[in-house]
Amino acid sequence: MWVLLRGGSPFRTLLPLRGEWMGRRGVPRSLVPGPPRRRYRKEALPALDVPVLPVTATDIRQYLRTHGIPFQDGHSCLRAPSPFAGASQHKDHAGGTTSFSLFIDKTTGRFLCMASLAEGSWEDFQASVEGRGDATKEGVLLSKAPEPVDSEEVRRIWDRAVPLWELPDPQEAQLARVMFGLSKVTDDTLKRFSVRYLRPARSLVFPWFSPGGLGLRGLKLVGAEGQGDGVHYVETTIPRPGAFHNLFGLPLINRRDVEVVLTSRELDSLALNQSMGLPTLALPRGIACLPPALLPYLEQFRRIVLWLGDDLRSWEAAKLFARKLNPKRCSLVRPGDQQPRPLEALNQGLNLSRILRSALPAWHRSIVSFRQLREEVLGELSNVEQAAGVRWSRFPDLNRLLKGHRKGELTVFTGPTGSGKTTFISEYALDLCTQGVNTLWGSFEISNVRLARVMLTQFAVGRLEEQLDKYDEWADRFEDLPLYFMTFHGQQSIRTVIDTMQHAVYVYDICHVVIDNLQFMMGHEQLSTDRIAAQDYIVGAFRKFATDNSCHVTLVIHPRKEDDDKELQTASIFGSAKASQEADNVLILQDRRLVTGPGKRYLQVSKNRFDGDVGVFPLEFNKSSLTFSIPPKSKARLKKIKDDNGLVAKKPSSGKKGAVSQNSETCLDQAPNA
Ligand SMILES: Nc1ncnc2c1ncn2[C@@H]1O[C@H](COP(=O)(O)OP(=O)(O)OP(=O)(O)O)[C@@H](O)[C@H]1O
Repeated sequence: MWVLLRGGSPFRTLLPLRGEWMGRRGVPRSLVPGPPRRRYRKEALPALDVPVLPVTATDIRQYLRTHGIPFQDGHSCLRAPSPFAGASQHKDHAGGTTSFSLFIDKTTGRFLCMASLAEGSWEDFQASVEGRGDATKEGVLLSKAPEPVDSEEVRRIWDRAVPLWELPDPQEAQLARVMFGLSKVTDDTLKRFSVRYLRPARSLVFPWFSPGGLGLRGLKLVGAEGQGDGVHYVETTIPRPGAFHNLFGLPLINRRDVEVVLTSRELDSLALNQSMGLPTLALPRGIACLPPALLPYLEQFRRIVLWLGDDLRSWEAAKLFARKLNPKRCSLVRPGDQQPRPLEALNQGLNLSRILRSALPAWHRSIVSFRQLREEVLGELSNVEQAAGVRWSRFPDLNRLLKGHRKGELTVFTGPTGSGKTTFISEYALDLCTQGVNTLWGSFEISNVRLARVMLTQFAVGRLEEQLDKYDEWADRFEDLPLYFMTFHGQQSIRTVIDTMQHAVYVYDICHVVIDNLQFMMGHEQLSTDRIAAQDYIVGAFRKFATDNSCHVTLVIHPRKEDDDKELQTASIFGSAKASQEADNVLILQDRRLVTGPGKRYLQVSKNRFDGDVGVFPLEFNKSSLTFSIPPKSKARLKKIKDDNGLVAKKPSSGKKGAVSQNSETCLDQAPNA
């Protein structure tokens, strides 16, 4: 897990919350070096800086021109001669020589020297060009990439793994091939990609070689578990996922290759390469993200086909990645019955070359006709569940009303002061994050340490104070979540916040931003008209951000001051009606006691642009786990109400049966899914 730090340094730096711990799930203990098992690593991960002043491609070009540095304009990077490469080092990853070995990311200004592997921020580069301070030295120092602390472990696992065809027991080899769907993948292909098999872990081992073949930087182990009729793959990487930047297949790429197919799994790359003979690369973390650190390695390709998988999430990821890669050179394979992922296509005997030829250009003009949209509409209609977004695992009632959490939407959340808004929204976001929704938190009111503590308690569903011996275990798992925090505290300008969000979307493929709460961006305007205008502007900015970046924004807004004994409604959100108009969803945490009995709160969905279903459901607060999710066995009542004017009556229905809505259309008694 990473935290955006802001301190005296000229950079806001993204750093791990508490060093980096080695998680070893999936790898047998016997393969983990003896105690101490866990080590604290300070510099193992690349330092990713967020410049205080965002840089644009125009700024970078201007700077290079002013300093007489020649450059070539690439797809996502600018290429220039590297001050960090000695003349003898001018070799690219494919072993060819090149004099323009410095790649500068057009969006962030971060650089990577392919010859020496030096990397740094745009400020580092400027300082080095201007010969300021230690910067040149710093760049050179960075180039001497530290030997990874795990190298011993990586080597040890690699040495114990064997090629599949060398397994002494043919039955075992056969079983492994079946489990991984490799029946049609030849030994030659496995050999070419240096894939091995680790018998004790029953896992395939995919190596990560340093560019230029200078040794082993890491490994990915993929284990297969039977799940019903299908197989579920479990991945373990060394180093851990955040630092695992292997583009699998890179050593096989020739520097003259101009086309490549990107896949989300190593196994798919094997299948594609074998049947098409095409250059293919597998992304290190599948559809979860495309780290910008990989972009320089993809610069040489004039055409990139993304064939990531067979579901809507893969399709959405492909569209997002294409933006980063420059959509003009990208084509996307659309998931469909006759277009499964490459390994399945090979196993089903489908024509892979036909599927590749049907890839659609990612580039959209501003005006499209229905002809261009019809396939996309069909995709949504035939995958209704997936089109509804990621479903909560802890809040079945939210699924019932909102259907899911979708990209690009704006959710406004309000509730009385101290009613538990932060606590609820923390669990709501955590739930999605545990399902792979990359999440960025902007907690302006409470410190990140406190927020992380609440979240960790919710994650463990219990008080960790009383079981400190389990702390590391939970913290290790928590740390692997795709969860990031901004370190802003107190008042912040909306520009700075949006810039940081933009950066996080680019670098970490964030798809959910939580802002708690909007009032911290409103400045100190005294007049209420100024305040309302300021809020409208801010809501508009978040709305635009959500749409432009296909990123969900959940915005906490305080309510206006109202009578304590009145229920809140959409109109109770502070400010003008802009917030509720712009929002796709409006959620209200009601803390009126709708039912006799202490501690009852209700969540009201009072706007739902996706399909219009609105309603309320009870939330039971559990003080020890700080959770609101309903324990699986208890019964909940869900009411559908007609519209937002229909306020929930305070009159309790008989006893435990729950609340009744004055305007209620339907009143369902239902048990939530466990
Ligand atoms: N339903 C509940 N019953 C009792 N205590 C609760 C409940 N929900 C939250 N709390 C506790 O109340 C405190 C305040 O909760 P929280 O910070 O989430 O409220 P909030 O609505 O975000 O507050 P604010 O209006 O100041 O932003 C926390 O200590 C939390 O554990």
